Amino acid sequence: MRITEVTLQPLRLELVNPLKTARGTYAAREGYVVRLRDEEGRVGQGEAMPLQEFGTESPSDCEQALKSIHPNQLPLPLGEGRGEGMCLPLGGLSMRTPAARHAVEQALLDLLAQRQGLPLCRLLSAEAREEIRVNALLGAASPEALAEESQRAVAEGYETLKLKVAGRPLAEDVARLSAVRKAVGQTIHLRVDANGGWKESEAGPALAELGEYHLELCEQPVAAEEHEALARLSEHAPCPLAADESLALPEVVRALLNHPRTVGILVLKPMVLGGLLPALSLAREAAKKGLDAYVTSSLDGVIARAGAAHLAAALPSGRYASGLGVGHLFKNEPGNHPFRPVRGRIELPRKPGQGVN
Ligand SMILES: O=C(O)CCC(=O)c1ccccc1C(=O)O
Ligand SMILES: [Mg+2]
Repeated sequence: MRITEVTLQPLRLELVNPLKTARGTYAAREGYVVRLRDEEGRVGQGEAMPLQEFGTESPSDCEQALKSIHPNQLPLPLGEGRGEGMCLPLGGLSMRTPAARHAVEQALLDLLAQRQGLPLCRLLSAEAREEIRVNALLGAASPEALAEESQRAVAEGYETLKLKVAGRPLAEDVARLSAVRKAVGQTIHLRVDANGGWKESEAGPALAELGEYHLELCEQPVAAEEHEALARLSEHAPCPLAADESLALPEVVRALLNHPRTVGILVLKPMVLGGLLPALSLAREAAKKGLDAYVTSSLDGVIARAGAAHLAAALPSGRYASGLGVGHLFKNEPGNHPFRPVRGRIELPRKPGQGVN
């Protein structure tokens, strides 16, 4: 395969309502769509949507990295084998610019899958699932509005709901979670995401109190680097803990894999991990150590979420729902595409490539 043309298109995603997390509030996202054309005229697409506070490069470093690539820097010694376990050499793009690397790798994988006549998920794994379950991300602030929002999600068919916690008094989070649990009943999975917003001394009591409402898991209760606190919290927590922001720190990833009871689950953000293949390799290594994993977007556009959905279908385990149901949060989300969840599920397109036009 030879790349004959690289094009970059700026992409700006405005949120309908700003999303509040313990790390900050997001009103819009900015990045690039990368398109690669091969010598036979096929086009592969990838997205770079940097989110620096979650461990990607800055928007300007991302832009600079993308503008530096050139078709003949993408030599693609890919053979025609499967994508399993491999890491694409991407010219000058390193893990120091993970979002830029993500975009180029994704576009190449899209092309490779098209050339092989396989859906991307089957290129990633021969055992890929045909559909994935996704969680609904609840954005409302007050208990009353949350109760309503969660009932709507459940009526739509979602079986897993995710709620941002921390960054506000614990009593408020207790009232919010209690309202959601009361509104949806006992069988729905409720996960919370603290985005590292608690100190260890706050996280213990918070998990104990919120655990009363039966949690599926808690993402990142304490700051990314605090893996020893995660290990101590896991001993007493009422639910599995999941590492999310921690995965942006390679030395913490090593610690989590070397001490597999630190957390039970890894939250894979391909944009932060530098691509779909690094994320898949991490999930496979984690699975060998008894750790589960699921995929979420970092509030990405539809192209990045498409790649992430194919990755989710290819993970060793499909036990946990993916965090890819965020399209409705954006004002300019394209209307009709296969990555919009229906009844809380995304069915992967069966056509070759990733299936985004
Ligand atoms: O998981 C989801 O449903 C949405 C993804 C999400 O919550 C998120 C979005 C942007 C940045 C960070 C995070 C996060 O999971 O912490
Ligand atoms: Mg998270």
